[in-house]
Amino acid sequence: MNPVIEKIEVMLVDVPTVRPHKLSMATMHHQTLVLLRIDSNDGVSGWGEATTIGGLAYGGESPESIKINIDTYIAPLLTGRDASRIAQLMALIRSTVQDNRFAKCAIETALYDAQAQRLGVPLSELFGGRLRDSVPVAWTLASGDTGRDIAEAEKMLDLRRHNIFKLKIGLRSVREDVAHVAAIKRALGDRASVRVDVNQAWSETEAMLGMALLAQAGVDLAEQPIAAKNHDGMRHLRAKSSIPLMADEALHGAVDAMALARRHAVDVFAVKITQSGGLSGAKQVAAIAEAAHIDLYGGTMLEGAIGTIASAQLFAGFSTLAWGTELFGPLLLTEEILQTPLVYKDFCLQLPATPGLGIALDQDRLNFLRRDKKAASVFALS
Ligand SMILES: O=C(O)C[C@H]1C=CC(=O)O1
Ligand SMILES: [Mn+2]
Repeated sequence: MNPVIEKIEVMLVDVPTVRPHKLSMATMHHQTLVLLRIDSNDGVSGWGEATTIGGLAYGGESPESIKINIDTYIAPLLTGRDASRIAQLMALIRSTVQDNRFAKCAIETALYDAQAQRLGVPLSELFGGRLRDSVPVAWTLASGDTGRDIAEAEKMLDLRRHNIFKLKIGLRSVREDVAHVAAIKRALGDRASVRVDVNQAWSETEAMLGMALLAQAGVDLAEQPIAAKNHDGMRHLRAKSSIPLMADEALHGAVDAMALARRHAVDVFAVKITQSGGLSGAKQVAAIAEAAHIDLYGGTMLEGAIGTIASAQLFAGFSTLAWGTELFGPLLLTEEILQTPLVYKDFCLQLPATPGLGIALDQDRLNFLRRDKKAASVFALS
């Protein structure tokens, strides 16, 4: 008997961050995890995640819009259908739902998680298998304070948790930002790789100056310095820069990947399963990168454990992962939602060998943290 989808539930879970996380478009004091569970009549449940950053500041889908769009348009399409026919289900969604990449990612991840559990294999095996059982993980320094960032980096090096640091810049002037970055690089020296993410904050001329100064400061790579849609600008910058240029916000799936590759606009792709519309979309992006001799980096939308380990299951099979990953999302959060936390050691995230995503949610904790349950308990008390 084929498994039939009975229920699709989306929950919003607000979790404070361990410190303010300052990006050029938003300062995060908490993260809203968008978690999704699909239950089928064979008793198997699959989990997916559609978490984004800063409400609507980063992308066109907010946590609330993701939930309402899944509840209203996607869940009714899938309920009552065969949960094991994933390609058919995703094609059905694509035929009636435009865009909504994060929502599609959560659905596809949950379907694959459940199917991998049924087959008794890790999720990675449904995407061609693993080349590695752990992935290197960068940490983002984004406190906004140079001294605090250096102390944080030193602590991460001591713990052997991270030796790759991505610095968030773009809020101050180019020269002020580069002075901040250069001080951190001087303090860490060859013990760490230092990179920057400008999150589109620079104009082309600012970026021209910024890239040159960053190269002098010993920075290894610059991520999305200018507007995502400015592919020609990225091509110009790349041609002039002595450090590699990485696309992030510019990359929403295979069509963007192809356009960037055709133009020789960037050196590296930050592949994100959410922005790619799911694991399959992210795999297509990686294939285009490989064919075009573009390096790969495993990106994050600062997801919690579900999106993080789903990404790792896919990235573990990428033929090369030259710039490692930034799958540190759960470490930025003050609450644990797993029965057993993900394992970070020796500068890497370890992949579980158990079926599906290989994680077990702490249901009590999750029920306590859910926004709707919180609202209900506050209401009951008043
Ligand atoms: O890359 C981004 O733009 C988003 C995210 C990833 C790490 C981080 O600190 O922010
Ligand atoms: Mn980025």
